[in-house]
Amino acid sequence: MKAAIVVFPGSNRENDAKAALTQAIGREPIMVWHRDTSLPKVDLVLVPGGFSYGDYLRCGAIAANSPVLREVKARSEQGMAVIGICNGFQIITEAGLLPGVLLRNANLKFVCRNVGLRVETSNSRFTAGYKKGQVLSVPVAHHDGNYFADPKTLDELEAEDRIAFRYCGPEGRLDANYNPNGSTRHIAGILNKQRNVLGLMPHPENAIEPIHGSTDGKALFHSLVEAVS
Ligand SMILES: NC(=O)CC[C@H](N)C(=O)O
Repeated sequence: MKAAIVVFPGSNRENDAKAALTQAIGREPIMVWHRDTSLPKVDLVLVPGGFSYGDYLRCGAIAANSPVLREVKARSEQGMAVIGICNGFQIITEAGLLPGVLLRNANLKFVCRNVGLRVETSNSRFTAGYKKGQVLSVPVAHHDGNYFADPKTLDELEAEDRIAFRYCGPEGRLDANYNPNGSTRHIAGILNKQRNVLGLMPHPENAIEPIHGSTDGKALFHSLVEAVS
């Protein structure tokens, strides 16, 4: 399996993502600069977290219009896997690969801590390594993670089993006290219709090694490798 990571001015999790992918795949991903107009032939593109273009205008809005994103979008339409993490989720949503929008956190504060995450579907190449209903501990670090979409879109996401992860409390309970940013219906990550694009606010690449305090993110990267090889 071959992977690429897109790097923007202001990205800051690209090396964590690189470490996670290298560990899972057994070879290093190709780092692609935002100005590049062509993408190498890869099976997966990861759009990492950070503060692309300083979060000016709106998180992810400028990066979504970068030359390389046009290419990522075109390839995703042909079936290539794309994962956007945190700022990457904001970027691919702004670019129209996923529905909805990430708004300012409901309490207007930057939130940086581990959260409970409930796996809502194992029917995707990203989540096949988890059991539906499994509860994970994965960190979040953002100020614009409040997922919002109109009720019709939300109903469609639910009906098509496209909600990948929800924020949850102990035993997978859905509770406003455990929703770190006010996301509608506790949504933490979603899939596109074709199920080859995943966007999520939490950082699975920062829950890989025991020293991270959780290794619950590891299965996501390993699921991807198994789906492709
Ligand atoms: N860690 C991140 O990717 C942060 C994303 C974005 N800059 C935010 O704060 O919402």
